[in-house]
Amino acid sequence: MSALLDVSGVTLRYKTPSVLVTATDRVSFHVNQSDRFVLLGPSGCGKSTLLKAVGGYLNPSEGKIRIKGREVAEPGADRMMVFQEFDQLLPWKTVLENVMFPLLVARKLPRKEAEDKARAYIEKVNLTRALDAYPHTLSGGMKQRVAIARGMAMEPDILLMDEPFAALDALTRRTCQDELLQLWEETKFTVLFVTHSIAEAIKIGNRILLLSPHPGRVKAEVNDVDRVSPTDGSAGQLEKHIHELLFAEHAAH
Ligand SMILES: Nc1ncnc2c1ncn2[C@@H]1O[C@H](COP(=O)(O)OP(=O)(O)OP(=O)(O)O)[C@@H](O)[C@H]1O
Repeated sequence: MSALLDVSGVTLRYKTPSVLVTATDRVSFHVNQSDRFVLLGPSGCGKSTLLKAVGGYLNPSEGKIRIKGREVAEPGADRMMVFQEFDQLLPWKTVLENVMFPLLVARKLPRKEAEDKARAYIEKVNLTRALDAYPHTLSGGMKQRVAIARGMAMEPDILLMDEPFAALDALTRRTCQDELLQLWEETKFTVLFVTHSIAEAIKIGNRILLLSPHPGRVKAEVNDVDRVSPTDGSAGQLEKHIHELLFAEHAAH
């Protein structure tokens, strides 16, 4: 089976007027259909940069990124992004209009079809009661759920999520994580999820890629995350193991 997303030897650099910043160095991984694939690493290791490159917003200086065998060259409706920031919704549009917007503009669906699809995904994130609300009247968690509904309604090949729950309080964060997993049970979408929290990576992912600090290089890949259980202590053991893998070099000094 060929991978849905194939990231092969990808080096990503930013050119600023004074310096050339290498964000990731020859990173390789692949994501299969229905994977919940997590990029995990400390701040500054290039997770967001990798996600942006998969999104088509940044071209690799080295290596290739392919979706279903096609090289990624620009942004496309086959890859939808959900960001950490709460201000990613259009403030002058209601919840329903926000979710409909890319369906009308990018997918060019007829209005009725776009509305039906938007309503169905808003229902999936339990926000039907807020259909006609404007973003400024919603809590942070509700805004993130709208952004998730908007991304999922496009039915992309892969949903790209950049720390979508990082700015939420702990309780809301847990609820949003549970909802995302519930949604995944229903639709088995493919997601590439960025986080710097080991616990969140274990909760969300079935596979986790561990990245070293700046510049980001692959440290290890953990592929059997689904086998751990939060109740028998195995999740705690995996968390400890991942912590050791991530910080092995620091411990040696
Ligand atoms: N627009 C930019 N111009 C120059 N350097 C940048 C730019 N964006 C990011 N960088 C640098 O690239 C490196 C990787 O940044 P990136 O945001 O991808 O890391 P990250 O792992 O997502 O971190 P965090 O968890 O803090 O968001 C960092 O050293 C950062 O300073």
